[in-house]
Amino acid sequence: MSSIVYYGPVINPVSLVSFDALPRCLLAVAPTGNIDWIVEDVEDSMVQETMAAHGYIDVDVVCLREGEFLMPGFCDTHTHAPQVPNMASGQQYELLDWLENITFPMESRFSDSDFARKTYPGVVRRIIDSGTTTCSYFGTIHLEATKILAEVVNEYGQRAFVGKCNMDQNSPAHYIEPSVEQSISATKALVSHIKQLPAHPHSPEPLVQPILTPRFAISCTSPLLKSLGDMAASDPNLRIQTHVSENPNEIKFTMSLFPQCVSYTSVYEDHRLLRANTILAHAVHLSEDEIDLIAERRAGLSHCPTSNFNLQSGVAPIGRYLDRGIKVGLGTDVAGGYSPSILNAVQNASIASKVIAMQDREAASPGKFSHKQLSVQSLLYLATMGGAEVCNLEKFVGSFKPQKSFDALVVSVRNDAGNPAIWWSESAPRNLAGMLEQFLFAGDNRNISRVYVQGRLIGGTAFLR
Ligand SMILES: O=c1[nH]c(=O)c2nc[nH]c2[nH]1
Ligand SMILES: [Zn+2]
Repeated sequence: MSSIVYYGPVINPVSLVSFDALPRCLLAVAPTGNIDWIVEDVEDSMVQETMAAHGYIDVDVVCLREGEFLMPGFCDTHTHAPQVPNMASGQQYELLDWLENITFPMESRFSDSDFARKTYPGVVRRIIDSGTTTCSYFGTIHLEATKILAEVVNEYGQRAFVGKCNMDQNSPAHYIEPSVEQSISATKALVSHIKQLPAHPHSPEPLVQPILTPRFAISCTSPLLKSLGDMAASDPNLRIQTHVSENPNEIKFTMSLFPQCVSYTSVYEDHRLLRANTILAHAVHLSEDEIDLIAERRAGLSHCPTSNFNLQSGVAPIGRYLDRGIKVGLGTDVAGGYSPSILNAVQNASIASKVIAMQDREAASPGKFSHKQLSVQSLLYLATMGGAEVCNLEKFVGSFKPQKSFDALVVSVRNDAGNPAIWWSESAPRNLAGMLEQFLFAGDNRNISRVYVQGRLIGGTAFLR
């Protein structure tokens, strides 16, 4: 790859309360795929001179068109690749019945590696084209199928964590692991397999990494969780993902299975699975003590509002968590959620926060996130940098900064993108912040023309396939 320079409007998240909107930005990407330098306000006539001042002579410039802007790629901190074929079915159920009637039957089909080989390429393609540059994937219990998932993700060039579910109890006979030993040895085999996949030569961490994936406390015996805790202790960089406190009946059942633990969250704590690189999905009904524990351990939360509405799980009080300084990202949680796009998660995160705000209009206070709607600034942050923090990748991705990886989207809100929900008027164009708001609230894949990971074009409407 050679160096390349992008010229045009750039959106860059800064914090939960601000982003930079830079209408005439020059952003240079080195052959490594890392951002080399950024100059924020460059007139047309100064482009060549500015490049020359950085030693960039005869380097290609990609000029964005009217109605286009560059922004960091999305981070989906929680999704289930094998559930993509189930999207939009079974929404009449709550969690435990939905797992039994809809989800486990589909996941069990991945015992057939040919089915995995046929299904996963289309799954990963859709998620990339939705603008997700970093994704944390749950696979199934099957070693071979999950190896295939990791291989597809690596071949397509997405940044990702891929985990094989651990499940040795409370699962149907056709979809359960026979023993702790078998579950652990398959998990170790997957970790080794992923670690020896062909590596991107310049990515600061391998593009695809393994992640421990005890499905949830209900589906894991204490000895299995203990063995996973041992694995985690022997590799501090190994990420962990699971579900927590999603649904009232799930919580009740969990506490009956682990009476020695004081809370759902403490089941993971007591098995040494709660730490700074643990991703906890949902966290809808946490007690104060659980919030304290998660804050203390610096674990991250994946907010999955579409799934939480769809399965009637509840409304997660994200503002409270943000006020406690807990890391929060967004998750699509397909197929509890019915869309593979983080844009859909953004929209439902906004609605979820408005539901909470409407419940007690007097409770909001200045400088706090609790009891308020999430702003566009906060939503953008959760979808990008917040997710990067949850994945412990914030030094490398989530925003634009020299030396960070160029994981980015070219967004188009032009009429020729073909999205009927976005009205673009050339005679009265919106400012850049307005374009971002249009994209976040009404955008879809048609508005994502290019998807880059580590500088490489891997998807979007302009990607030739
Ligand atoms: O939303 C969810 N999706 C799942 O697949 C799952 N498994 C356990 N708990 C879960 N929650
Ligand atoms: Zn899930």
